Amino acid sequence: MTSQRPDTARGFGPPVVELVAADYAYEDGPPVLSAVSFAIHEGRATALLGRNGGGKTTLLRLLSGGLRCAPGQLVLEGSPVRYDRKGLTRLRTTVQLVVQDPDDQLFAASVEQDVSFGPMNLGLPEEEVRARVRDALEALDIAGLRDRPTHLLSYGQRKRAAIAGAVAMRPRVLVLDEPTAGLDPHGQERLLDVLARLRTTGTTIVMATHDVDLALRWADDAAVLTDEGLRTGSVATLLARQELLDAARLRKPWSMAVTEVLTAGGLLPKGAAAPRTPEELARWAAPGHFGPSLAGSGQDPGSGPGPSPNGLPGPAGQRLSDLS
Ligand SMILES: Nc1ncnc2c1ncn2[C@@H]1O[C@H](COP(=O)(O)OP(=O)(O)OP(=O)(O)O)[C@@H](O)[C@H]1O
Repeated sequence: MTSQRPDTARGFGPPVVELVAADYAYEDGPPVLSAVSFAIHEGRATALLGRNGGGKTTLLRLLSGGLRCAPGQLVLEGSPVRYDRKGLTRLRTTVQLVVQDPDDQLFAASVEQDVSFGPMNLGLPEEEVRARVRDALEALDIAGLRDRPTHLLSYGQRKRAAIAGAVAMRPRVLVLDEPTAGLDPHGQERLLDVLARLRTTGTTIVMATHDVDLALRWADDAAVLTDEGLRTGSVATLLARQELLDAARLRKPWSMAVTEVLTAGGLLPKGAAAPRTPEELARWAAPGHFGPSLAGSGQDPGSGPGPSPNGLPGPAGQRLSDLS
C-alpha cells in the first residue's frame, strides 16, 4: 500500500501532526500499511474510512503514538516525535486517541477517577485536575455520572466517559475510533452535538467510521484507505469517486445517490451539489433553490413532455414527490 504526500495544496497551514511514509506490520504479520502519509491540520474534521481490517485502527494508533511505524516518521508540530517518556508526553498532550471499545480504555473504579487519571499523570495541580474533570464531564453531558462505578455504566455512557478522559487532557487533536458504533440514533446525535461543541473550542477531530452518510455530514476532509494506499481530500470530492468507494468497499452516501438520480432525470441542473445535512436538504428542496422544479412547477404533471417551465432540462411539471 502506498500513499501520496498529503494534500497540502489546499491552503492549509503546517499540520499539527503528520505521519510521513509510514510502514507498519504486526509481529510475524503481513504489512498492514506501506508508505502511508497522513497530515492532520488545525481545526479540520477528518473522517477516516475503509474496509474492515483495512488498517484504520492501526493508522490511528500510529498517529497517537501507541504504535511506532518502521520505516516512516511521526512529526508533531514540525519535529519528529521521540518515543521516550518526554516525547510521548508531549505527543499525548497534543493528540489523544479514544479506542473503539470503551472497556479497553476505562479502568478506574468511578467515572471521576477515570477521567482524572490522565491530567493527574501529567502532574498538574489538584485544582487544575478538578477543573479539567468538571469541564470534560460537562462537555460530554455526563456530570451526573461523576461518582458512578464505571462497570455500572451503559455502553453509550461508557463511550462518553472514555471520550471525557481524552478531553480532560485538553488535546489539540482528538482521534476517535468508530465513536458512533453501537450507539442508538439519539446517542449518535448527542455525540455529534458534543463533537460540534468541541470543534467550536478549537479541537481538531479525526474519526474512523464506516458510516459514509455520517462522514459526508460531519467531516470537512476524508481519508480513504484502500489496498492501493490512503487518499485524502475534501469529503464531498472523495465520496463522489465511485472507483475509490469500490476499492474501499464503501457505498455512496444516500444524498449523493439521490442527487445523481435527480440529475439524470433532469430534475436538477448538472453539477448540483448533494445536500450534506438535513438542514441543507431542507434549503435544497425549498422553492427557488434550483428554480421551482423541486417544489413543483404548479403545472399539471400529466401535461406531458415539453419545454421545462423552470428552465431546467427534463419533463415539464415533474415533482420530487413523483419519484417516490
Ligand atoms: N494486535 C494485532 N496483532 C496482529 N495483527 C493485528 C493486530 N491488530 C490488528 N491486526 C491486523 O491488522 C490488520 C488491520 O487491522 P485494523 O484493526 O487496523 O483494521 P481496521 O480498518 O481498523 O478494521 P475494522 O474496520 O474491522 O475495525 C488486520 O488484518 C488485523 O487482523
